[in-house]
Amino acid sequence: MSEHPLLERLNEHQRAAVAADNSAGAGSGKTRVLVHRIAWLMQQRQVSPYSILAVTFTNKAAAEMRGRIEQLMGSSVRAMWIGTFHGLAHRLLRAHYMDVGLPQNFQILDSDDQQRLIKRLIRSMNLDEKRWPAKQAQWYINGKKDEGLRPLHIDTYDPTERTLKSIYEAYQDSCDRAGLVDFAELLLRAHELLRDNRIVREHYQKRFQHILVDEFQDTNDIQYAWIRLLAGQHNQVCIVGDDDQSIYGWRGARVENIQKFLDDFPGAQTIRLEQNYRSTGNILNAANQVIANNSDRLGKDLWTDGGDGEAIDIYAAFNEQDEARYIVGRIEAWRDQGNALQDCAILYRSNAQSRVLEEALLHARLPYRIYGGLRFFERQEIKDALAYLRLLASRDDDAALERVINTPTRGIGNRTLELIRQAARERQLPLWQSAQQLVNEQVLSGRARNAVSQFIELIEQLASHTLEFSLGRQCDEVIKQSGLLAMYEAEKGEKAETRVDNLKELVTACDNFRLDDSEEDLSPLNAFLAHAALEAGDEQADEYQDAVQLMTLHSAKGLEFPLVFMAGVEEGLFPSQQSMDEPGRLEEERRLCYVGMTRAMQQLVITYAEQRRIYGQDFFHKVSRFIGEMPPACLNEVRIQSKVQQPGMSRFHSGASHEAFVQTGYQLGQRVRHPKFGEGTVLNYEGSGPQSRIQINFDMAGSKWLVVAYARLEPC
Ligand SMILES: Nc1ncnc2c1ncn2[C@@H]1O[C@H](COP(=O)(O)OP(=O)(O)OP(=O)(O)O)[C@@H](O)[C@H]1O
Ligand SMILES: [Mg+2]
Repeated sequence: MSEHPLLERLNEHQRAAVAADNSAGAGSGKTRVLVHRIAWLMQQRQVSPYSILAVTFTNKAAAEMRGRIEQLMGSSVRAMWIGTFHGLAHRLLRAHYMDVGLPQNFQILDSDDQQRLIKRLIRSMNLDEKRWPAKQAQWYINGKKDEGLRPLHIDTYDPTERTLKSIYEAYQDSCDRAGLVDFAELLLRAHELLRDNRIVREHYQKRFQHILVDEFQDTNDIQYAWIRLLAGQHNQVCIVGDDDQSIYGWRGARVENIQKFLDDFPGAQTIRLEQNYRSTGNILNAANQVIANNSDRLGKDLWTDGGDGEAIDIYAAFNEQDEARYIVGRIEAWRDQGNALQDCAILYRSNAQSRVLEEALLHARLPYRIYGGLRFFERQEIKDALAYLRLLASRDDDAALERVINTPTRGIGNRTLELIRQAARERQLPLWQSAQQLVNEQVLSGRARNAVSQFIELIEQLASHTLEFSLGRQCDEVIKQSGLLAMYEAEKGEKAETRVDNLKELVTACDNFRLDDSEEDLSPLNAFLAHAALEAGDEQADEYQDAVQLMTLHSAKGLEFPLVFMAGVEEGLFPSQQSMDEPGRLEEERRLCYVGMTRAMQQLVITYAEQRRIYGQDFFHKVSRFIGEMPPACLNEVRIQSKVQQPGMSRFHSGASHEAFVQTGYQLGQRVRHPKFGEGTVLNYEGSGPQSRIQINFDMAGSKWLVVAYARLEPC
């Protein structure tokens, strides 16, 4: 077998895995095995791409996988289904919308819209919003859907759960009326389709003779059930996964699915891959040591036959500004050595951390791209524009209508809206139709009636007028005619400017949008809307521009970069505050740390800040226990060039900040305001008394040394 060219660049375990099924460590070539197995099936076993279904964790991974296979095969593999569980479910539902009772132009409800909708329902049910927060109900509903449960399956006497169940019921009715499908519903409905419709099930079982799933440790119940249904009795299923990288337990993923798979598919053969081809010895050793603190592992140790490489750099920052400044400095140095920006990634625990990093990158004029989180398509102004487009695609989309009926304000107040909602509930109609009826029946007062009928006219007119337009022109027309653009243009400040830019960017995104092969059944508008909901932001920046990659640790799964920064590695942030009291969750955080570390190929840089401002509040965090779990021999504590630095002493533990205060009246890390340069952060000092100088990193003006006596600084 080893002569075969497809198998040449694999080790012996990987070769066995290509030809058989598997579980293995980070960077041991699992994804590579899947790709080679697909190519091998087609070349050696003459399997048609039409008979192959490959499931990846992100859209980015799916696109990469398709590219790699096409490269290996030297031809296009259009007929193959490759995608995420959600993407594939969407495709199934589109193909069988009638079988599942959905309108042809059903729309996807993202998690933010879902929460808004639930909130409105809670209000309309006259429940106390404090007692019944929308977020909790959303959590409950999605959790039930992930377990495959509809309200009718929930039998409970617990009064709390009974209320949640009734919210679930009202929510589902309202989605069904409006032709809306949330993320969990995509999976559940596709599962019900396969389970309950024998003809459809048998069709796909016959078709997908080979099913391959990457990142299997993060599948949830419904996804597992899907695979079982599609596998039927005869199809071959090949899964790869790593129990140490299971990081979606909080969203219902079950690492036990790996074991369950072995029980449910008795012929399955397990192959373990422990040789790592990605990272240096230092990075691997440190990652192995960290994960060794978890109990309940299948247990493995990764090794490499490459060298130890550089030590892991640890930088202790005064605060988040200093942290961002340090990271940007390192990236500039990296670029100046002739490296590509896209080869370095900044990973963080929570999306809220990205803003400061983004500002520092902007200031240094380093292009960057954000994956996942704070995504382009999730921004307020973009969602407003998308809601108009959604209404053009489907008038029954209640969530879209609620969002824009009075944005920009057009005199449709809450009272009017409540009347429309009430009529919709009583008559079991979507809001749009209920609004139309109220206008016709002359129920609304004169002013309200005018306003509502003008809104209806606006949408109808936009729809007919832009029917023949290209998507880009349609979008341009929508943001102008709806008044959205003018509304944001009239707002003041930098934020408003960004919003206007974003709206224009949306027009560009529409212009550049091309239908995928698998989407020929959709109109360009519907395809674009689905793309916006499912792929949110994956392609926000210019694909071809060399840019630093920013993402949460969660979205970094499966990826690799020569230079990786992990920012904010502090107790309370990573591990997160909520996870610290629960051993199970703490272990999941530790796996997340393991995932983050094993993304790095050559150099890993870990940073933490002594003081951090989050949502306007200052926190003083200790260094994360995860850093303490790494072997000191693999670490290098970076020290800034500072006169206060005592040789051999770590900056923080030397009391430098306090010392600075005694000498200059300012603490390191303190925020100050200067009459000309604006606000900034004290980074360093030299000398003492009035003659002393301090270094301040100004938010706008950059870093400067000033003499304390003349600087006219004010604390802020
Ligand atoms: N036999 C091999 N020879 C050379 N390079 C390899 C080999 N196997 C894997 N690699 C390389 O090692 C890196 C990691 O491989 P891959 O991404 O497939 O690992 P993985 O197990 O899927 O990792 P993760 O758990 O992070 O998803 C890739 O750059 C891949 O090309
Ligand atoms: Mg992988």
